[in-house]
Amino acid sequence: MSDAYIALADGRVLEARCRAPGTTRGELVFTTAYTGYEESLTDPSYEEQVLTFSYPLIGNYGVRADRFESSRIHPRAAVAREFTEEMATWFESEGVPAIDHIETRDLVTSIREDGAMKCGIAAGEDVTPEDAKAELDQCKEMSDHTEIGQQVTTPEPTVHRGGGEADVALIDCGAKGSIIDSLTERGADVHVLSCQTAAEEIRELDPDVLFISNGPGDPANFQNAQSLVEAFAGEIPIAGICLGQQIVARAFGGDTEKMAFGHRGVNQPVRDLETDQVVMTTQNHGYTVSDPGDLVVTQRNVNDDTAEGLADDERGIITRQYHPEANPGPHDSLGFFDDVLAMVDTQSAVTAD
Ligand SMILES: NC(=O)CC[C@H](N)C(=O)O
Repeated sequence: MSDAYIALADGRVLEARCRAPGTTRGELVFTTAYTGYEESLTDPSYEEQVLTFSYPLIGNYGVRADRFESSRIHPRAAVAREFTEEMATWFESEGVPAIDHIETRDLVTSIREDGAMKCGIAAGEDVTPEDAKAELDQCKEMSDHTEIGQQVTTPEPTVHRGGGEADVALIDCGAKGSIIDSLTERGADVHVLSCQTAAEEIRELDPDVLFISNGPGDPANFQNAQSLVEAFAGEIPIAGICLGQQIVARAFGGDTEKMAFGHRGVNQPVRDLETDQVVMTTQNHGYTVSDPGDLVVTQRNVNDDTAEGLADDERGIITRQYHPEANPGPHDSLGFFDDVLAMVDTQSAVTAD
């Protein structure tokens, strides 16, 4: 008997070691990132998922709150080959089940071959394989989490001051804190608003940019955020990252689809179609833009040609599927935030003419 089990949608039930007790379920995904476990675990994009680390030892440089991307751990559980004691303490303090001493190479290979799959986890004293199977039976498809935005969005508007001229209305669909920081560090005042914010509230704010954040789940379940893009397109510059790119594409008549297992790691190569430059990027997504609608694809993934950047110069639209803010990962694309704020200057110049 073991003190932890994971039941997989392919019928297997694997034994593991309990590092933090609990029973739960979620879509099993993996990240190949070899650093940044605090950032990944606090990224709201992982809501309703179970995060497996392909890198074997997690926790080897400690846990520091100043690296957190939000106020809490978002995956419903975590899996690794080995979690350190400090990680076990962190998981237990947040009531997030964690298991290790499992063959994560095999688990990651299964996800790559069969796709991100549902799983159920049971960890702690007296748990049984049936407990894990019972959790699996209750696991929903990611697209069925229709209210997932409300689980992660800000309960109240907040303002993060950069001290400069530009006002950015950031629609919080599960925003990483480093996206906000990347804008305030460039002088912007960032107004973080609920993903359910009404267009009238934004019109009253009269922002210079509308920014749609990253976030969890199916972009089709963010209708209000999409309607905000439709309302302000052509009126003020619009930017988006990851889920934000997907929502913006849908607002411009495009479409999105679920990937087999997504891109999650810190070494995804992306080519700029104009300059032919390749940058290494941080990625964490399971859906992709299958049809860019009225937008132009400006960047593509070197591995699978998926759309990584969209734009419309005339209306001032710029989005990225990957995470230019890094945290974790390479800083090759931090210039994206300069490009976003440069749209303010361009738009002001156009308006002034
Ligand atoms: N990091 C994100 O914004 C993820 C976007 C979306 N939830 C996806 O899985 O594709």
